Amino acid sequence: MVTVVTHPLVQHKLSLMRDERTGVKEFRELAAEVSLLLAYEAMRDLETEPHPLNTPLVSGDFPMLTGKKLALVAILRAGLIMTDAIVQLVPAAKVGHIGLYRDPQSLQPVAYYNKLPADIAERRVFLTDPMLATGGSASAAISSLQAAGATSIKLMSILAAPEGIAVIERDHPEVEIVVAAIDSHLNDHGYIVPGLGDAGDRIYGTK
Ligand SMILES: O=P(O)(O)OC[C@H]1O[C@H](OP(=O)(O)OP(=O)(O)O)[C@H](O)[C@@H]1O
Ligand SMILES: O=c1cc[nH]c(=O)[nH]1
Ligand SMILES: [Mg+2]
Repeated sequence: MVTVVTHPLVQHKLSLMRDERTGVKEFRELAAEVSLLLAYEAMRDLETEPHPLNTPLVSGDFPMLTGKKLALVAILRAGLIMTDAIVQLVPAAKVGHIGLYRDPQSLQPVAYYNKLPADIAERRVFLTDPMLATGGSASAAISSLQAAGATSIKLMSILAAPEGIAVIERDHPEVEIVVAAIDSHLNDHGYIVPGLGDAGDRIYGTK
């Protein structure tokens, strides 16, 4: 299942991210803002339970989060900008990191780091990577989350290519995907078109 967050605020901020004139500082700020808005949608189905408390005026039962605890997991590097933003909304969430880079020739993901909360199997996992291109990185990250015992996983990306969505639907049909937009296609180098370029380089200023 794929949710595209078509809210005008998200679309406006995404267009600013696409603009090649947008510099590192503004790109980072926009990526964080879009991540918060995606999280608002991705976390729409969190469970709540009435909780007794006293307001200054009356006693009553009021909704508070319940159910499984949360884990945010970033695919390094670029996913960090998303978890760093989203953890502000859910400060009790644990945060995991999966280090993957995409080999520029083969476009296959290469794993270099993995550190997940020990109780990941008991948590709802929100996996973040701004770019879902061929889908190889996200699919590999989902497989390593599942190998660690995670059963409830949502993938959050800012931008996706149809090819990447198809790979996740094929490899991990149980994983819901939340994105701000699905672009036209991948170019010969595996970049999303029209896209926004290399997300990691634009966030960290490495090009
Ligand atoms: O869907 P895929 O084809 O696997 O491509 C997407 C991956 O490519 C980018 O990472 P990159 O390899 O550039 O690493 P970085 O985040 O460290 O820059 C991006 O952040 C994704 O992780
Ligand atoms: O368009 C793309 C594809 C993969 N990784 C990126 O950062 N951008
Ligand atoms: Mg990169």
